[in-house]
Order: sequence, then structure tokens, then C-alpha cells
Amino acid sequence: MTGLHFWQRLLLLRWHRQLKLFTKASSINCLVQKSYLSTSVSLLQQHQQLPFDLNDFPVERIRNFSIIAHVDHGKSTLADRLLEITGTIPKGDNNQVLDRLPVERERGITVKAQTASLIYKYKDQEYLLNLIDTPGHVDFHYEVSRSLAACHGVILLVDANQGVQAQTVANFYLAFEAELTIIPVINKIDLKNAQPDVVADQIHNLFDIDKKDILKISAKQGIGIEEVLAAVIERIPCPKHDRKKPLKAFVFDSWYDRYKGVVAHLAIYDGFMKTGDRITCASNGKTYELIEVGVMYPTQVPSGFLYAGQVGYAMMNMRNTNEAKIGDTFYHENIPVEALPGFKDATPMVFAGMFPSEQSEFPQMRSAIEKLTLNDRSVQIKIDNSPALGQGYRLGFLGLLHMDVFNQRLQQEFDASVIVTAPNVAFKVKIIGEKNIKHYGSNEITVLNPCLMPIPEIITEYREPMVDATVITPASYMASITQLCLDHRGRIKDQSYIDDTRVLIQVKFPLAEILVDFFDELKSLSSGYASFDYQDAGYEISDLVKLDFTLNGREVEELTMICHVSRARETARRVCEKLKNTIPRQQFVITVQGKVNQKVIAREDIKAYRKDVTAKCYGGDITRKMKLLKNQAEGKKKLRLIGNVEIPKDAFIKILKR
Ligand SMILES: Nc1nc2c(ncn2[C@@H]2O[C@H](COP(=O)(O)OP(=O)(O)OP(=O)(O)O)[C@@H](O)[C@H]2O)c(=O)[nH]1
Repeated sequence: MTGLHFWQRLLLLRWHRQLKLFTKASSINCLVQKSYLSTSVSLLQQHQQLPFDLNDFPVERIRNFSIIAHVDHGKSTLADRLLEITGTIPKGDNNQVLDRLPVERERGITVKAQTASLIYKYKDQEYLLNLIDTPGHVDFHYEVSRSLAACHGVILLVDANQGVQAQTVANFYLAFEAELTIIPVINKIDLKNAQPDVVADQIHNLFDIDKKDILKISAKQGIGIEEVLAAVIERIPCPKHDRKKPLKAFVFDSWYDRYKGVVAHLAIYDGFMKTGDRITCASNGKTYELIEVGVMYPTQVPSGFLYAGQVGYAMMNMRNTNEAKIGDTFYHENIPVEALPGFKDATPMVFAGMFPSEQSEFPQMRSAIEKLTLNDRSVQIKIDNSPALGQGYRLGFLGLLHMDVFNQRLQQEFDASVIVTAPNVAFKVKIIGEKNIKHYGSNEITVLNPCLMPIPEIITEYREPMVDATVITPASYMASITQLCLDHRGRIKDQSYIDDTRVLIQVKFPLAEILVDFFDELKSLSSGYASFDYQDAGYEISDLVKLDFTLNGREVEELTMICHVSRARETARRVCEKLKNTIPRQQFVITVQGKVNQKVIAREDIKAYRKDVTAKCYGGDITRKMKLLKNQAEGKKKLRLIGNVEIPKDAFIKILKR
């Protein structure tokens, strides 16, 4: 259903509802579960052993569910309360305990879906609830859809003050299209300006959900949490698995733990497995011995075995990061079963080069990237070479925040220091000439790296990636936001009121136009009230040119970009100016030029200057002078030589920000 117009989706939704399919359970039977024990054990109380017996939970008393919402609507806070009320963690100062990565705690956002198993007593029966807390930001949609493919129902959380936002709509459709049971929950009813009834109207109008099914809670103050748990048990169906069949275990996540090697998270479809068993990977035929098997409570706790319907982690003697692929199926040695279909690859939207700060550090960077991509399968990797930066990688990400977070994780979790080049989208071109087609291997080429764009003389058609975007805004900002969309080459497709004061705008954009600063501009124009979400909408023919930049006549390949012809002059000027402000003055004049087809369209000069750091050091204090010179040498490490010009390593990304 992706690609359908918003209103077509709504119609389909209503049609489904009529057919009483709305609460039909998904047939997909697995659960995503994640842990990053090495980075965050200290944040959680650790259980040495499970305070319950997994044998006590037949599938009828297991529920696999996820929490989905727009950014900051309170998913992780609700997860905290659920963990507390079920006794998984002690009551107290719990603050987004499932946000385990250092990057998540620093930025206050969820980046990876995380899971915990909870035990809850309901009507005299104990239930095993496997909860997934998902990210809200559009760049991490892949995590959400993977999580949804692994559970049978969702809690759709909406902020009682902000109401339905762009990612609420996107996440609702992800769950709806997967035919999951949806439990609508309005959160933050404790806020002074909360409007739960208005928000309930929005949910009803937009998603055709009966208002009496909507729960109203405060995750922060712990109001209504028991009703949420009751709804999870009453409304979400149990998994349908067979314990008597041969083992069929599905890898839904894996990551590299620096002490324990590869850890795989498994959902058991059929059969059972226990520590010491020998299991075979369906994709490579390799057999491993299970060294430790357990569940997340909420960190890894060994259980010794896992039955069908349950989810947990497994450690086996697997040292190579390439062996535990997300989407693989495992079975008992010599008892093969049919492999499960696995996950669809994510489509990267943004590409950038990553190079080590020093060429000698390339092997460390390669190992860090391999380990991190084991945990983040949405990143696409390709070896790349740059005349100035040496050997490195060209990586594909789902957005700029994703790229930023990946870079930060490389540094924080693997001590890798990298240079990131200017990000770009993937363009497509059609070329002519037998020789050229033979050279490029096809008459249609996807250009991931702008400096590899063929010469214009052989190109007959340029195409650029498009997105279908949704903006939700208070109506008072509609005029200025419409103008902003037009300024970014957006085509307004639809506008509709979702209640008396708020408007939903559907816009088609070239992806390149919203990549860098559109979101910031939208937020500042609407005083933070507008929200934005988008999805891939294929390619469209466009009028593109290649922009080259030179420093003292020497081309800087890492700065080459492709842009719409109407943007060329303005972009060239902006980049030249940025370079002028970013590159420190040196002992000679530096001329910065922006060119299209060798024709100069923008130019800046950086005046000569020698920074004598010891100039203020009068007298003969040699130790002070040495210290200043040492600091200067340290500063120079952060520079990169291109020709004879030193460029700060972060310049490539800085110049793109407007
Ligand atoms: N007043 C009030 N604040 C809440 C409530 N629930 C969450 N918050 C606050 O809202 C902010 C965002 O909460 P999170 O739980 O991090 O939201 P999230 O949806 O997990 O955020 P992302 O993972 O970044 O999408 C935090 O400052 C919470 O303290 C609530 O019921 N009432």
C-alpha cells in the first residue's frame, strides 16, 4: 500500500474496517529484541537469574507488542512505567532505561528498537509480555517496521497536547498495513494544556478508530498504566507457534559485544533450543554450539532454553561479524527446515564518504564499521577511494540524523575517528554511445558519488529521487509553510483540516531539497509546532548540473555536488563563502572557485596570514612556548591537506548547512 495517496489509504482503511479486519492478528510470529549490554549495564538493575520459570508460559499467555509514536510523545517513559509496574525494574528514578546507547542518552532520542520481557498478573493468571520500544524519528523508520514485522499488536501513543503529528500518521499506517491490533493511547493528560478530547477527535477522524477504544494516560505520573496492560492482554492476540515441531529460530537482530563476540537475538517459531545444542545457519550451512541462551529481563539473563513463541538471545562460538545476519534462520544440526523469508533491505536515501583521520587507521575503521553495521543493517557500505582522503567507504544512510548517529556511535562505541564528506542523494542518468555504455556497463547509471558523474555530453536524461511528504501544522502557519515548500521545489498535492485548527499538507519534494535544512526551517517558521514525515516516491526527470569546487585551481573531489540547475549559482556562492569562513588563513592567498562545466560561477579569496601562536609570549619562557606550539600541532591534526591547502576535517559537512 506504500505509494498510495493519503486519502486512498484512508478509504482502504475504512473498507478494511467494514470487513472487520481491523483487529485481525498478524500471522508473523517473531519478536524483535535488542540489548546493548556492554554500554549500559550500569543503568539497569541486573538479575542474575530469572525470578520465574519460562516453562510456565504456554503461547496463550504470551503477548508480543510494540510502542509506536511521534518523536517525544512518551514511548520510552511509558516503557519505564511498564517495567516498573511489572517489577522488572525497581520503582524510582527510572529515566528511559531502554534507551541504552550512549548516543540515545546524550541526544534524548531512541535510535534502536529495544525489548524487554515482563511478567504481569492479570485476572489471577501470569502473562509473559515482550515489549518493544521503537524510535520516533523518520530516519529510524526501518527499525519501527522491522519491530512491527515481529509482533502482533502496537500501542499507538499520542501526546495530549501536541495531538496527531506526522510520524503518528506514518507509524499508524505501518501498523495498519501489517494488520496488527492497534491500541490507541493518549499520553500526557497531566499537562496543564492537555486536550485529550480534541486529540481523541483527531484519532477518530484520521484513523477511523472508535473513541471508546482510546485510553487516556500519563506515563510520567503513572496514571492509567494498568489499563494499558489489560488492553495488551485482552486485545492483542497470542503468537501461533508449535513447540513439537523441529526447531525454527529467526535472527531478528545481532550485534557485536566486545567481550562476548557476536550476540544474536532470536524469535523461536517452532520447537525449542537449549544451551549446548548444535544449531545450523540456513544461509551459510555453518554449525555452532549454543554457549548461552536467555531472555531480556530487561538485560540478558540466562534461561538455559527457549521454546516456540518465546524470544531471547543466544551466544554461540561465532567470531566473524558476517556470520549472524539479521533475517537468517537457524535449525538443529541435521534437521533442516525451510528458511523464513527474512527482512527486506532498507533503501538508503543519503550517501556520504567516510575516511579514517589517518590512513594508517583504515583497518581499525573497517573493523568498527563492520561491527556497527552488524547492528544497523540499514546502512549500505561500499569501498571508496579519494585522492585527498585515501582509502575509505561510501556509506548509504536513511537520513542525515541516521548518518550523524552512526558517526557518533563509531566514535563512542568503537573509538573510531572518521572524516565524513558532504552527503548527497543517488541520482540516475541515461547515457549514449556504445563505448560509454560498455564502459559503464549499462545505459542507465546510478550515481552515488557526485564526482563519478559522467560528462554532460554523453548524458541524455537526468533523474532525481522524490519523496511524498506529510506536514501537519497549526493553520495559522499554513501560508508561510506553503511558501517554504514551494521554495524547496515542493509540489502541494493536498491540504485538509484534521480538526478545527490544524492542517495536514501533502507535498511531493525532490529528496535533495529536504535533506539538509528543510526540517530546521519548518520548525523555526512554525515555532516548533509543525511536524514532518516522508517516504520514498521513486525518481523523476530533472535538470541537473555538476558543481565542482577548486582551491587554488586544484579540484576538491569531496566537495563536488550535483544540484538542480536553478540552484547552481546560489549553491556555488554559498559553498565558496562557507569555505572562506571554514578554512583557516594560511601563509598564502587561497582562491576558492565554484564551477559548472569549467565555467567559474562563484569565487572567494582567503587572505594570507600566519598564525604565530607564540607572539604573545614575551621573554624567554620556553616551556610555555613549547606548550603553545604543541597545541598548534594538535590543532593541525584536525586539518587535511588538499594540494597545499589545509582544510578542517569537519568542513565537508559544515559547508552544506545553510
Ligand atoms: N508531563 C508529561 N510528560 C511526559 C509524559 N510522558 C513523557 N513525558 C515527557 O516527554 C518527553 C519525551 O518522552 P520520551 O519517553 O523520551 O519520548 P519518546 O517518544 O520515547 O521519544 P523518542 O524516542 O525520541 O521518539 C520527556 O521529557 C518525558 O519526561 C507524561 O505523561 N506527562
